[in-house]
Amino acid sequence: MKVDGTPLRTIRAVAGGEAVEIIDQRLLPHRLVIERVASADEMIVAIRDMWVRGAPLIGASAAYGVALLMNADAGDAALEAGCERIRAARPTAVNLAWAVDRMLSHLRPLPAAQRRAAAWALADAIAEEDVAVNRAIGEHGLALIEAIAARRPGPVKVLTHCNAGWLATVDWGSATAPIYRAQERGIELHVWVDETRPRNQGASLTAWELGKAGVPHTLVADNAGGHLMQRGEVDLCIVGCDRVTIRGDVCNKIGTYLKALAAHDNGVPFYVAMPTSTLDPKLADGVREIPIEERSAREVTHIAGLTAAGELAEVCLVPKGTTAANPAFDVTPARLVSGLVTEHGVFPADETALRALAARSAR
Ligand SMILES: CSC[C@H]1O[C@H](OP(=O)(O)O)[C@H](O)[C@@H]1O
Repeated sequence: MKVDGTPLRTIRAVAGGEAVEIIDQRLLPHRLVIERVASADEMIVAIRDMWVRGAPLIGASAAYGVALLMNADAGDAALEAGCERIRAARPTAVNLAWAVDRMLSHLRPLPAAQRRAAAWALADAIAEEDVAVNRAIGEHGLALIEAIAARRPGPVKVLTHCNAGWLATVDWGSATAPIYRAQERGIELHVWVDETRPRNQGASLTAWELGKAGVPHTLVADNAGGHLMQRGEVDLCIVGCDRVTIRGDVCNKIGTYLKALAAHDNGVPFYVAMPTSTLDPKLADGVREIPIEERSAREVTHIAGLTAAGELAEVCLVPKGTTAANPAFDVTPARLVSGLVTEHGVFPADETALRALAARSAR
């Protein structure tokens, strides 16, 4: 995406495969800081501490993490142990394991001397694939927005949760790709941006993205979505995902399930933008089987922002002694999902369709 006229991506290889540059998303929207990551251990920290975040971007970051591993030691033991450390960085987004497994399958059969070049080439390919996949998701999701625009004048009112934008991928985004394509087509839009407590990916990242792209948007508290849907202020919900089971249960940022319930209750279409790399055919019952990351209580009890003097600061929201639970994701059952917008088209959230999609992707 272009930001103030400059093409930007969330991650890119530099210095002939000596390092990777990432946007440190913890500082957005106040600071746009590009960090250089020069080792697998640094990439593990970047994923775990959410310098980079978003399922597809976590996958690409993991792939580059394996490439950085090969820079240091391309032997079998280092490859296996290092990949397991990368895989353990965050548990929920299946893209992380998908990327590590893909790198392992490619590198294991190779002689150690060939692994470094092969790892960087495959990591680059995974990153480029993500961009192409998101462009295709944009095209298929555009049709949903066009159909709404054709029904009546005025802006198409879209609600999104968390950040499934270009900052959550290598470029374009998944849930925001249809929004950006609709804007390019001149379709009038208005996006309700869920703040998305506790890490505020909506307030800090989606709002920044849409503002830089000139997409009209309004930030809302997470608890306002149901009210807006009851008042007819939402034509379409579109969110991202971190893992989708073969039955179509969708794991996404905490709070997504509540939006899906409100959408279902108000007859609002609820779509999930799903790169097929986020489909996990090994799992069926999402509520029981998907590992839900539990992050630190501090993310709930404290909030970071900019002071009036322009300094980054963190403040405490709770009385001394109050702690917090912080499940980072929840699972929306397939019955609440109107459809899955993939790079191959829009699919129903059901096992028959998803088995066909999984088979197609396996080829
Ligand atoms: C395009 S999928 C983005 C997905 O990832 C986010 O989680 P996190 O910010 O914790 O990595 C959120 O679930 C988004 O929907």
